[in-house]
Amino acid sequence: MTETKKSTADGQEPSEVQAHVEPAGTQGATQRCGLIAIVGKPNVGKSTLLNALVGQKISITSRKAQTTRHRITGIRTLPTGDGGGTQFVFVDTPGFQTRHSTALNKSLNKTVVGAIDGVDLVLFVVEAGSFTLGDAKVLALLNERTPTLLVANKLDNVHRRAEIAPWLKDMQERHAFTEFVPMSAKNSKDVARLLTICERYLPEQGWWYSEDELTDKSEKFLCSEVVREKLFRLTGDELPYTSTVIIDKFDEEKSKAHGRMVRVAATIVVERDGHKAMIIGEKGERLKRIGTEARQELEKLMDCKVFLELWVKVRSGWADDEARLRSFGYE
Ligand SMILES: Nc1nc2c(ncn2[C@@H]2O[C@H](COP(=O)(O)OP(=O)(O)OP(=O)(O)O)[C@@H](O)[C@H]2O)c(=O)[nH]1
Repeated sequence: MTETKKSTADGQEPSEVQAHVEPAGTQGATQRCGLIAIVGKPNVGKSTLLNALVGQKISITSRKAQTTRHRITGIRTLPTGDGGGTQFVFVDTPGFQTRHSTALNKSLNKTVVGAIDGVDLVLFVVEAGSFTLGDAKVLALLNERTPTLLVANKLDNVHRRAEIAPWLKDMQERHAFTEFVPMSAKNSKDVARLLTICERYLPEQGWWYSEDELTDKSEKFLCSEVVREKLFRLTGDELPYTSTVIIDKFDEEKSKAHGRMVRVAATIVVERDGHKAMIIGEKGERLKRIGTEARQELEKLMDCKVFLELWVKVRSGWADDEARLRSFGYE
């Protein structure tokens, strides 16, 4: 194993820590709350949709397929003002990989099945007008008990709308979809309409989270997601999906000067020396940029000062090694 260290910690003014306030007790007003799984093959726009539904970026998005490896929840609460309203708890799923069968992909597929189990509603996302083997493999995982909406995303890419009707008929023969929602995840009116539809499927019960909570993922998890997003964005198409990010250290400190402060050390694991060189870039410029952009975003997300230290390590064949996968936190 070879390794390179680059420190990217630099100074920024801290901001105040925000306290979480639990919702006040509600009596009489109706609250709805439930779980919604977003499933679909890679690149159909699941992460884009989740972020639009939650109203703030939570899951990472990228032009590259399969950047979402973990089950991620986003929470959206729409209060009615009288203590009632609806809380949508979204479950995003990793891209369902059909092409390769490494240990990593098997682990991803297990996560998809797990994410669907026990939810109130499933959003099966496809590209409008299209149905491939990849879509079919995800559809095969769905059960007929759970209400399932057929979300035909990227409608803006369909120039001949007349083609949608025969496609829809074909889709209805494939699965007993509860409803059909043609839309674009990039169109806010479509997203609002989808929320209204989802609401009807959520049971009447008290909210699980306070109104201002957006995700139940730990800050440590967000750190690895943010670093990974910057890594993919700043390396373009050059970097294979098998690279990953491990958080080695996540220490919270309180200091008089900075208020709350978090020290993070993260390792980017790649398969080849060439990939390592690609990430580091000339004179370490690229790694420095990845670190700076990740730190800035984390400071916004966690609302505190962040020191981020990034390492790059080479471990060949990690995506095929189940024991190593477990040690990296994949089940
Ligand atoms: N034209 C158009 N593009 C979209 C729409 N929704 C998403 N996209 C694009 O499709 C690409 C993939 O979107 P993602 O949200 O990352 O897809 P995903 O399904 O989460 O992908 P994985 O993480 O690989 O599972 C991105 O380039 C998005 O900008 C849409 O409604 N219209």
